[in-house]
Amino acid sequence: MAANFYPPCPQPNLTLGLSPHWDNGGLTLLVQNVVDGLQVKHKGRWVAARPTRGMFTVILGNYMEVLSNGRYKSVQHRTRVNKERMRITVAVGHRPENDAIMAPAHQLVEKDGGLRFKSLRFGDYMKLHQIIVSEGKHALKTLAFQQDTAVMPSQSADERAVE
Ligand SMILES: O=C(O)CCC(=O)C(=O)O
Ligand SMILES: [Fe+2]
Repeated sequence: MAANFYPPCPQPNLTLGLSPHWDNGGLTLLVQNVVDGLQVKHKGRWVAARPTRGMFTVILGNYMEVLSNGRYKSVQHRTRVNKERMRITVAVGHRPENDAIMAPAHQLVEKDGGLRFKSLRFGDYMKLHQIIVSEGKHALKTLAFQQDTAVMPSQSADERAVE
């Protein structure tokens, strides 16, 4: 769980509350104190994800995109700060154990006719993620197979594991 406190900022256009990122787990449930700030990347543009009183905002993360073999997209998001009002959010993230294998569900792979992501231990993914993110890249780009190199689900998990 993470609690985020964004104090009012006299020059909100000069800074961000949180830099653009993708969440790592499956789902993040977010409670917001009904002050705008969250933005999601949609078709190349930042779009406000406005809070509604009494509702959770649900953010899909990288684990969900891999598990769903790419059907559900992990959303890039960031936060802005507000000139007059403080903003408080509480984010509860689901993430698997480090020893869990992060891999597409085989039922979907069969239906989709191919594996869209390499599989690896979630703990190893988190280590890899640190390096990739420090280079300013999206971790799933590294795990994704190119369309022409996709392997079939009959391949064993060991063969598929990232070195
Ligand atoms: O504070 C927010 O609106 C977003 C928080 C967030 O993205 C996170 O904790 O990963
Ligand atoms: Fe986030």
